[in-house]
Amino acid sequence: MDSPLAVFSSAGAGALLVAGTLYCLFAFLLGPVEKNSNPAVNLSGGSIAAGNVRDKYEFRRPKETVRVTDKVPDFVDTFYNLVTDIYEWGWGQSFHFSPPVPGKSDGEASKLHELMIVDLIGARPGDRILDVGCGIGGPMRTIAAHSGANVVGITINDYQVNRARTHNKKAGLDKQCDVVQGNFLAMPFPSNSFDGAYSIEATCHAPKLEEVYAEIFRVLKPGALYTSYDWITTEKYRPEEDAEIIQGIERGNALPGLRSYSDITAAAREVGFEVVRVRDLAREPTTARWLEVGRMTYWRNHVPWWSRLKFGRIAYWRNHIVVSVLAAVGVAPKGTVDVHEMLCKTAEYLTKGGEKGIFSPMHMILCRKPAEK
Ligand SMILES: C=C(CC[C@@H](C)[C@H]1CC[C@H]2C3=CC[C@H]4[C@H](C)[C@@H](O)CC[C@]4(C)[C@H]3CC[C@]12C)C(C)C
Ligand SMILES: C[S@@+](CC[C@H](N)C(=O)[O-])C[C@H]1O[C@@H](n2cnc3c(N)ncnc32)[C@H](O)[C@@H]1O
Repeated sequence: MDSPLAVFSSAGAGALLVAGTLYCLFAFLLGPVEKNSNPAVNLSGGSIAAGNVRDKYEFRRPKETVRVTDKVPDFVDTFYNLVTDIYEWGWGQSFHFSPPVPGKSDGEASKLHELMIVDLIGARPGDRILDVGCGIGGPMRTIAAHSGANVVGITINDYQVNRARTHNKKAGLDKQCDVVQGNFLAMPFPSNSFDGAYSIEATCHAPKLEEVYAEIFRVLKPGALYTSYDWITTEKYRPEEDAEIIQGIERGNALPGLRSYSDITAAAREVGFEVVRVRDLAREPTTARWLEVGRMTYWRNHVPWWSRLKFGRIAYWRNHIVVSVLAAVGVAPKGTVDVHEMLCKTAEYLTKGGEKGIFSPMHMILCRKPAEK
């Protein structure tokens, strides 16, 4: 017969195994994609009280995209209250796409995409750089840490300001990174006060691109550079055939209307910028090759940006179950399931837009504010 000690230790080992398995399953189901980010149990409605999330979601479900210009910033603010926690949990601290890089994880590829900005605008230690539409500050932290520059971010959404500040502090970058709540169409900064600026997948929220570009132009010092990665329709877009996909992208991402690639250069020139370089970073090269930008060399290959969305199908199901359970037991606000479902559809439209080659989320433009004579 087994000694009581042996029975106890084998029962203990069994219990430990079950507890360990449950813990791993729990961490797998609820944990964020990025270390030190937001677990599923923290899903909230941003600055919207939990009881009002469903009403707010109903409000943001118009058939047509919002096009009433002066209502756009409020609408976008509500949108980010609803999606910020889900984005952070399911995607990470950087709310943008990036070209996959062989041998690198999604997170590393995303950082490389952000680091290219340091080279493009020539950010140096001590510079004051503006991040237009900074989200919760993933790119800002990468850029500040790598360049030694001080980065000031602006976002319309108060909840994102708090998340960004929390992460800046955790990363020990709160001295270098500052975040303010405000509208990028009327920024609370003096003219000629920044050494450089960038925006990543943010200016597509502006009802008129000229308005946000004019503000960026105003706050930059003469001679300073600005680069933007923006969402656009490509030359392959045919409204008669592709309108449903493009409207699906607009609806699911709170966009007042996607612009064509040619509108970007025109808007930059209209406000007075010199256009230095334009390139669609989503373009699928036929062969793998190196892309030279400034001092650094970046590897590009033919895996497209939307592959990260496509490979996520199983993850969406897992996330859908997690969100449904958390909403049912009252941990996540009611309405979170609708928001998550909307994001699943958005992912499909984005993938279709990418596959058809009619849409790009990374049209890059590099501009200079002319130096004073
Ligand atoms: C620039 C913008 C946002 C771009 C992306 C960061 C987000 C666009 C679509 C989002 C997602 C779609 C599917 C979600 C999934 C169903 C969920 O389980 C986990 C999060 C998603 C993957 C989510 C993550 C962020 C996006 C990829 C716009 C708004 C201008
Ligand atoms: C898709 S997120 C990108 C965030 C960040 N650039 C990143 O890559 O992680 C778009 C950002 O633009 C901001 N934004 C949209 N419209 C804005 C406005 N009118 N004023 C200020 N910020 C705005 C949103 O609040 C959000 O932070």
